[in-house]
Amino acid sequence: MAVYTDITEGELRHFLQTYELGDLLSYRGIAEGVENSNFIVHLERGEFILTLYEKRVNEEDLPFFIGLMDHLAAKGFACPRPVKRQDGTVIGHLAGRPAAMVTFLEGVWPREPSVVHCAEAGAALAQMHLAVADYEGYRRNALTLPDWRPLFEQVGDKADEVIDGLAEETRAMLDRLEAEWPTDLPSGVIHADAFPDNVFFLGDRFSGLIDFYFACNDLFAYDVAVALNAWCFDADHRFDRQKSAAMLDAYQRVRPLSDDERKALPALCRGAATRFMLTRLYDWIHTPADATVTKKDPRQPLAWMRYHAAASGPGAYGLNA
Ligand SMILES: Nc1ncnc2c1ncn2[C@@H]1O[C@H](COP(=O)(O)OP(=O)(O)O)[C@@H](O)[C@H]1O
Ligand SMILES: N[C@@H](CCOP(=O)(O)O)C(=O)O
Repeated sequence: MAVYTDITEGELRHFLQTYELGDLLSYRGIAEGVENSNFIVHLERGEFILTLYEKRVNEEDLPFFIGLMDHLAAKGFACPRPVKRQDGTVIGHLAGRPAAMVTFLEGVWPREPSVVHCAEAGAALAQMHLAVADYEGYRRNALTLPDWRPLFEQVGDKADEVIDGLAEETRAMLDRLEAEWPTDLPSGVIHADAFPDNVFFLGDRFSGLIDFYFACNDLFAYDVAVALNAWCFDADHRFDRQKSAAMLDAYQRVRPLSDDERKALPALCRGAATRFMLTRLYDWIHTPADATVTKKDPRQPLAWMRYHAAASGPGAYGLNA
């Protein structure tokens, strides 16, 4: 359960006075998530998600995230809509943290994603990539190639205490990524964390995308690479080409990938796997013992990294070479 900052009922009632959503009926911490503290708040006017922004979210980035959700929702893309306070602003403070409320999205995330879920997620990601075309906000990706080595150095040889040999393997992967990373590909605002737990479904159908707090400007194909990692490996870390082919096919029906994007896919997948391995490794070592959160295992993205290290070309993902 990700609640790093707990709140009292008194603090919450005081905070809610800045909205026009009626009386507080109930609230509870949400037993999921990793980055921020989330609460479901039941008010007279309905249910809302209250987020207290924690360590990886800079307060100055909040207008970018809030503006992006507003922009996407206005375009008809299914995502939470930020809730305005009486004074027209969205971001307030609660228990010493920046805080905001968004609308509650119906649906559940798929615990065991099927081929159909992968296709739906691919199409949704492509729709988002089209819908951001006229979003004016800009945010540099704070977790891309130049940031990975410094992040790794904060872990250093402690990596070997978590997984034997990991320090050397990671350094070799970073060397490879620094030599091969593509730059000249179509870019725009990407979600950057389109994992199954951020994609909601009603039955087999996509019902909405949440958690835009890693969103940033970067390569669209990198976003696809994140999703291939997150959706297409099974519990035993085997890559499922049927799922990746379904995801890529559905994505391309909405936004075709260029030849250069397709060629770059193995490198982008290696990078995406490395990025999640590094943040999980960092959190594995640095998360305070008393934080109410289920830490994510760096072994999983390490297995993804190894699959992509051996991938020779787009064929490894079910794409025609
Ligand atoms: N708008 C929303 N509607 C419904 N549930 C939500 C919404 N936002 C978050 N949640 C719930 O909160 C959980 C954690 O949210 P998430 O944004 O992924 O947290 P974190 O940023 O901490 O990783 C989700 O898995 C979901 O159950
Ligand atoms: N998706 C990341 C963790 C970020 O957590 P989220 O709950 O914000 O998706 C990972 O799997 O490492």
